[in-house]
Amino acid sequence: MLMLPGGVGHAPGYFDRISQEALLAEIRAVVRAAPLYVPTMPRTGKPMSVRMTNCGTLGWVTDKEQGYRYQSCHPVTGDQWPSIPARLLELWHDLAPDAPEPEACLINFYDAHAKMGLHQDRDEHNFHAPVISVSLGDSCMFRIGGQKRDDPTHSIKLHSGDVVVLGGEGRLAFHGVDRIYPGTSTLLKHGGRINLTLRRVTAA
Ligand SMILES: O=C(O)CCC(=O)C(=O)O
Ligand SMILES: [Fe+2]
Repeated sequence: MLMLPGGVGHAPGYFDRISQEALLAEIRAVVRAAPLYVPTMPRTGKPMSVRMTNCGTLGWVTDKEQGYRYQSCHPVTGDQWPSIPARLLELWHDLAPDAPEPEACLINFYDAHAKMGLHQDRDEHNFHAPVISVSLGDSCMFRIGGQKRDDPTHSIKLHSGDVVVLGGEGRLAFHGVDRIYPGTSTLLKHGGRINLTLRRVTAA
């Protein structure tokens, strides 16, 4: 694990190609049961550029009326979220052996033009457990700052199979995705990037 300034961990190539393909098949099964939908911003209702779904007992959702929150069912289908694939629970146990089990796995799909503005992950009631995220498919430019919005940021490229850990002093680091690099991976047949973000939501 490489430690970036601000206490954010980066494990390049954590998942090899064979594991990425197996994980992708598991995520496709999740998406069949819980389709990707377009989340909207609190108050303004502006659509985000990523499409989202979740697996786990809780999923992160946002819409104009109720804003950012976790809930146990899909906002469009009303069904419970599918369970988190074992391969991702193993990742969590490997990198966060002392943390309670993850409850949420947010699935973000980025097309060639999607991005995610600088933000903190702070809708959880538990900041002791890390946030662990996996990149699949096209590479992206990932920006990481400090605990304050104005802190200096630096950028790293994330590639398919990479894992990022926001834990310890890096748990509340500002972060975002500035751009996708289309055509940089052959994992997804039609291109794009999938990000999987595992989180503990409730206090342990
Ligand atoms: O796509 C990424 O690498 C980051 C996603 C993210 O920050 C989030 O979903 O909160
Ligand atoms: Fe985030």
